[in-house]
Amino acid sequence: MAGPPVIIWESEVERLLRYRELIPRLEEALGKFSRRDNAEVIQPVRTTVPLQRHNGFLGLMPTYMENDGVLSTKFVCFYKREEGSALPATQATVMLLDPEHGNVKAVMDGEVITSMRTAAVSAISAKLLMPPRAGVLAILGTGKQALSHYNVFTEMFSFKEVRVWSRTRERAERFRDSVSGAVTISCSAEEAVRGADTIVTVTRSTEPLVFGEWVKPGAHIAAVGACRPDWRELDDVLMKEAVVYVDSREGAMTESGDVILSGAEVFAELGDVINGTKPAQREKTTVFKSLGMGVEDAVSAKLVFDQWKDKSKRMQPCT
Ligand SMILES: NC(=O)C1=CN([C@@H]2O[C@H](COP(=O)(O)OP(=O)(O)OC[C@H]3O[C@@H](n4cnc5c(N)ncnc54)[C@H](O)[C@@H]3O)[C@@H](O)[C@H]2O)C=CC1
Ligand SMILES: O=C(O)C1=NCCCC1
Repeated sequence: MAGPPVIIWESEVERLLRYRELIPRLEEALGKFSRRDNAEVIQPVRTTVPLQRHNGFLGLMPTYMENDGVLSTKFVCFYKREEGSALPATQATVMLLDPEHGNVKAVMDGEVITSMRTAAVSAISAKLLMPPRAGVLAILGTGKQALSHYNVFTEMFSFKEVRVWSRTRERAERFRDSVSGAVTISCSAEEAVRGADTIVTVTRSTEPLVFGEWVKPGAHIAAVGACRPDWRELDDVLMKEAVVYVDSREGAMTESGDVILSGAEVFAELGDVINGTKPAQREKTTVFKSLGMGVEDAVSAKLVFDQWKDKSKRMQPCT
């Protein structure tokens, strides 16, 4: 008889999850997902339930990795939120189950997992697709995802300049003061984007805020916001001129306003590039349209749980 699930909350997840261990596991998982082998990964497109009264959505993200023995689901609520609202844009919880017995082994905070795995996957896209010797990184948005993206991009790459833009200078200054490295505050999205080699969009915008005419040829854009079929961060010109990569084709065709409304062709999944079945067209302008996948949460949750078990074992008194 299985015992009750363990609860692993935010500060503990934060202590246990490290990019250096997470990134190789995510690369492997993206590759497995793109092989579409049901013995490796079963991950349906997220089911989304509208929360009309609260201007939000509940996303359900079940995933089964048979060969790895990992069964999980994330519940993530995400909201449009009014300007200046103090309420969070997303709230997530991950459950890890025993695939043989069906019991819940662990209930985990999903906020840190969502922030870190999303930023890590964007960093993988940049590793594969950004131009060689990229010197300037621009981050549009200054929320949770902006911070995790800043952390992993500055840990993995050496940019000579990191620009940040927010709709208010106050928020951009708060962001700059919260990080340890140097940050240049841009006065407009255009000022941040022009001349940048790598651009990260992490906003709650529902309209395009990056325009193709501003983007340096050959730049790489990791577009993380706009996760609804009628929401945008990038304009049609950029979407059509760039080579477009996604995490999941089915997800992009169901959920991405930037892909669906622009009519842009999806060239490949990141996993195809990792598997060597599609090329990384670094010399061209590239967009990675991220929507987030259950398999990313599954490998993150397994890593947290394994580390938690190791730590608990080490702390047991000798008998
Ligand atoms: N692709 C993925 O896997 C994931 C995507 N997301 C999405 O990423 C985006 C950012 O998420 P968080 O950082 O958690 O949110 P957040 O609320 O912490 O930050 C959002 C940022 O967007 C800015 N913003 C809001 N409305 C804007 C507008 N109309 N134009 C320009 N900027 C605007 C805010 O000032 C803030 O800087 C959201 O759209 C969220 O749904 C979140 C988690 C995973
Ligand atoms: O994958 C996720 O987690 C999310 N994706 C899009 C919107 C919020 C959360």
